[in-house]
Amino acid sequence: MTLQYMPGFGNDFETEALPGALPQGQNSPQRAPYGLYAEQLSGSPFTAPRGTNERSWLYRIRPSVKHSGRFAAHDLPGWKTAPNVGDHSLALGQLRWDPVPMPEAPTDFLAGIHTITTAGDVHTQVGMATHVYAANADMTDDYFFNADAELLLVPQVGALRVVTELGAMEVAPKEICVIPRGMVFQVALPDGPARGYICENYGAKFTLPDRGPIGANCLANPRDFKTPVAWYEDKETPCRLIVKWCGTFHVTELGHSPLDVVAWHGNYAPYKYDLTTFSPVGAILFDHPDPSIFTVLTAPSGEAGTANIDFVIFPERWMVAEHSFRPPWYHRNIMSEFMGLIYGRYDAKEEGFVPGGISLHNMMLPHGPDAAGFDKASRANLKPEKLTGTMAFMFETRFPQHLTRFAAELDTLQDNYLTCWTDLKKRFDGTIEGNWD
Ligand SMILES: O=C(O)Cc1cc(O)ccc1O
Ligand SMILES: [Fe+2]
Repeated sequence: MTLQYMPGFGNDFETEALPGALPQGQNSPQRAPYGLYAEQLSGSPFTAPRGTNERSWLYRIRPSVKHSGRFAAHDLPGWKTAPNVGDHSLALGQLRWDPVPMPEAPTDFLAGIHTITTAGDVHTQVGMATHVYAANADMTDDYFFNADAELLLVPQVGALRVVTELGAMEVAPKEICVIPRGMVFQVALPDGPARGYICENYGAKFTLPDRGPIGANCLANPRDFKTPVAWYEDKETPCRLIVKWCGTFHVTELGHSPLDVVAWHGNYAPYKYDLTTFSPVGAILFDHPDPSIFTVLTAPSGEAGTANIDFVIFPERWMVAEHSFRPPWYHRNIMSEFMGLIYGRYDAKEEGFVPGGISLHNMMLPHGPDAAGFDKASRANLKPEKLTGTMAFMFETRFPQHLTRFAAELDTLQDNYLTCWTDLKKRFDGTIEGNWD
């Protein structure tokens, strides 16, 4: 299998797995090379403005429409879709979980998906869902596409080989990938059992944030995004195509693999990104900036500056701020914050938030450093210090995140999470210094 990538974000790419397979000078020749069928995959309305107009032309062994009649109902019980409100009876609060356990029975990527939260409404293409996946088996004759959303995958344990209609990507922890809405793919596990997080984006696609006064460079640079070259399989054995459509699942039989695209061109394509290539920009004199400076990708909502989803990371970086409380400040937020930890320690919570874990600080619920973190940062000798060996991330949305029953009843829910703030002492004693005993 070819694992080769083309650099750039949102480029107009072209690639062929056989010489001369890609028509030149036109999209729909009377007969395409090699007897391939031409098919357009539209990721935006035809008439979207140039900057957001996305489509690719696929040259394939059989057109996608060649499947066996209507779809039949299919069940993926762990995967929930918004609106999914009132699914549980857990009291409102700040929440944190230890990692979900690895499955014991054979479980492929699709079966291994469990929804933690949903937000917005899939029927109006607004909002998102967060999921975890934990899998130990390859998808072999099953293929999948999601009509509801693009998928952002964040591996935490083990690599994923994501083979899409447009080509194959291998994505290991510290890397992410994005699979466009409607694109067929299959997932194998080249390193064995795998676990990670998913953000399912019902709304407008993820794009790079504007950098404003930062200028043309740093944060996530376009050249570090990688799109796979064309790859196809000419497999003529029974296969199944599973479809997610408005929160329901469907299946149809195929006598062949749907990953049969020999050549393609266009700008509607999957991509991967190595999070360690993110160039963080931060406070180099004092204070703690808003975490939006660490936005890798943003999915706009239509209202300027108010994202449907921001994907934010907390990578290795130098902490140099003078006379400042360096960790995240205490916070109440109109946006809702789902956080995961890929490896290492998060500076606001040195204990209790472990790799593979989750925290959820929902709309307007207060949160911030735990008591130990506050105490340490308030007394620290503020020399330059490097935060090493760490990568946390946040899926932040303008919409409240509704918990699933699965998440509310998960054994790894930490019942004592709120006690991490219990020991925050009253320091106010009427003196200007306060009481730091
Ligand atoms: O830990 C969090 O909750 C995320 C977060 C990080 C930060 O640097 C500032 C605010 C914030 O909510
Ligand atoms: Fe926050």
